[in-house]
Amino acid sequence: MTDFKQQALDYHSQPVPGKISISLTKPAENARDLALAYSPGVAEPVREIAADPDNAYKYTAKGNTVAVISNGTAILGLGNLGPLASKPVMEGKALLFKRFANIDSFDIEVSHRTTDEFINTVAAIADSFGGINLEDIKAPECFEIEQELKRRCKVPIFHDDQHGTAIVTAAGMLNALEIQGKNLPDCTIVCLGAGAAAIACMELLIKCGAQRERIYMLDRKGVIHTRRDDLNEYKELFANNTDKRTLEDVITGADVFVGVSGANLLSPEALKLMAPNPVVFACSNPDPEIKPELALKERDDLIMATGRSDYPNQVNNVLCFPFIFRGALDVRATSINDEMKVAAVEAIRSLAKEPVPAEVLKSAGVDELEFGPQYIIPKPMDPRLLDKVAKAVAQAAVDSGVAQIPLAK
Ligand SMILES: NC(=O)C1=CN([C@@H]2O[C@H](COP(=O)(O)OP(=O)(O)OC[C@H]3O[C@@H](n4cnc5c(N)ncnc54)[C@H](OP(=O)(O)O)[C@@H]3O)[C@@H](O)[C@H]2O)C=CC1
Ligand SMILES: CC(=O)C(=O)O
Ligand SMILES: [Mg+2]
Repeated sequence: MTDFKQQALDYHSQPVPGKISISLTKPAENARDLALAYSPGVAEPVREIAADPDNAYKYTAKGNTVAVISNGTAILGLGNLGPLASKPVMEGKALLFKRFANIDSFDIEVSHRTTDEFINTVAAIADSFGGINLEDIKAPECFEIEQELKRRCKVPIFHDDQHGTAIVTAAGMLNALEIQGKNLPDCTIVCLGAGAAAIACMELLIKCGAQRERIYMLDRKGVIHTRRDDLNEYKELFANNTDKRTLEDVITGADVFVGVSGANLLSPEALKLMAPNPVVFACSNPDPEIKPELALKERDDLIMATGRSDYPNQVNNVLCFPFIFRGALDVRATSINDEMKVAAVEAIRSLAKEPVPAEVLKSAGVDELEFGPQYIIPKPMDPRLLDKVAKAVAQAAVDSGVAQIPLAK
């Protein structure tokens, strides 16, 4: 076993199994405390909530709690390994919610037979939480699940692999292209992968100015084009009227590669075919579509990002989901809409252009970070993300009419 593998297993098993636990916010030391916390005192908030459901925000932890819910059908890039195997990732998301945004979360792994069964399960429990973060649910089911839950639930429903990934990808991409001297509308984009992350990333890049006809999306069968008859309705939106069929065909002369597919799928030979000054986001986890050391050996005019914490330029939804939920919860938003997503893109993007505090340099283990090819996007440990992104998102919720309470001054 490698050192790192053993360290990762030890981290998860020692000194207690797992990464999260529950702590109490009220005293529970004596009979009087218990009389308040439990019977008979607990009856009072029960009556208040029965009279007005909004009182749940006043008397319970609902307003600062997010459920992280998965069925384990697309665990990172590891595939469909089932609900229980997804639990370390879901506990990981809960750890990140708490560490970066002081949001409490429960991880819930759901076994189900049909998509409807999953939807019914989540819809039935949604009101216990301030929001629902759907995670690692494969396409195309994830699209129907999110859409139907948004229709049925009163709290924000957010599929992180779609929108968290898209927001961070857009923020990083706009900055990387600025450094490379390119404009998004003029770029030819290759997207390897046609699932949850891919469809959402490309839709958001289009909202930011990319041209749909300049996007070439690929799945396991190659380029998604108009003469294919095996496309689901989501892939069909990206069917390109082209004779190009392979990754090599479409990557020739391309400005941008976004990988949200699987490990080691972009060869150095294919990378060589890209236009001068390309941008490569190899975002598959844990192993990217191409390793940065391999890519940077092939070309030195490249801006490269991965989803990992151990290389520069981490394009990963961790930069978004804690902060977008913080903003949504702070104004009790009923949904997370496009206005809030765009506000998050701008806030994340602009922070990368500001001087980096010493504490961030220290936690990143580097002496210097300055906006440029090696630093296109903030580090997740940057404490300014919380204030900046959450505030921008909350303000956008207020301005777009989905906030239920005003933004605290
Ligand atoms: N950095 C980040 O923040 C994030 C990274 N990701 C990464 O993106 C990847 C996909 O996740 P997600 O969208 O949730 O999963 P989905 O299961 O929804 O989609 C996976 C997609 O990848 C495609 N794919 C898989 N293998 C290949 C291959 N050999 N060649 C071409 N396409 C392939 C699939 O093709 P087909 O449709 O033919 O099956 C499918 O379209 C994962 O590796 C994940 O770690 C995801 C979210 C966030
Ligand atoms: C980062 C993440 O959510 C994923 O790879 O699935
Ligand atoms: Mg995920």
